[in-house]
Amino acid sequence: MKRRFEKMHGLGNDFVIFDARETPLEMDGATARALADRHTGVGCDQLIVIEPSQIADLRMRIWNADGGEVEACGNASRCVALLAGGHSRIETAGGVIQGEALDGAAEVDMGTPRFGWDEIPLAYPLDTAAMPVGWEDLHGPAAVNVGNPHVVFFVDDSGAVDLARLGPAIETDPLFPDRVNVNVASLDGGAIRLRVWERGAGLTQACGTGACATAVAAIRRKLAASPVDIRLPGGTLTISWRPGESIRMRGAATHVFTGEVAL
Ligand SMILES: N[C@@H](CCC[C@H](N)C(=O)O)C(=O)O
Repeated sequence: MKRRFEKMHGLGNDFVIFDARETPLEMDGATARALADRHTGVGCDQLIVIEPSQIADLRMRIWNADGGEVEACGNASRCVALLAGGHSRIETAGGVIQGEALDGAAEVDMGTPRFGWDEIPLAYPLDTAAMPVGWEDLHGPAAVNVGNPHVVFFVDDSGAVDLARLGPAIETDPLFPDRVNVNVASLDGGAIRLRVWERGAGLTQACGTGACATAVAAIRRKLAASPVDIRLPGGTLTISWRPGESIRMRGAATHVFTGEVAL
């Protein structure tokens, strides 16, 4: 059977999005991985299925390019909010988030960050504001769960870090039982430059939850003030957060084309 999909991206972090609200779609890891393949499939960083929800306006399910189903995706949330239009409540495995469609962009309330070592999760108790661990020149990271797990390193020059080599080693370190998204961030005036090695997807042009986690970690350490611009290779996201409150993320969401694939 042929299924229609929307190809969208948020700052170059790209998605194949199926709307299964009216016609159910059985998705599994192997199918998601095959569709995400850039040589033999449609090609994307994450595959998204929109389903009906009992507790929100719609439910968003997310698979990484490696076929693993995950809890949150900031850039895809903006794309789904744009598709939904107006204000929408979006159920994810990481919690219910709220989107507002704008002109070629969206603002999403991503919920409150979690800092408990067992909420990241880590394998054993550590101070998640500055963990006494390191990998070569990367050390003292913060850990934040923004629906999904992130570790954030503040470095002098994020562009100089060999993230393609260090990212996979940190992602799969036994300290992170659910694996982890790896962020390297540099202060840039009042803004932050960020590169991300995504769990299950590798280096991407942008990571929305990475931007949220990095902004929260920087504000917690008093390295930045809210709102803060996070400059990623694919463009800039503006993140607002105050301790005890939820994270708001604003940025572009772009429709590329509508396609069809046999499933
Ligand atoms: N690209 C995303 C994050 C997608 C999920 C992530 N790789 C994970 O495994 O948690 C974003 O924009 O947040």
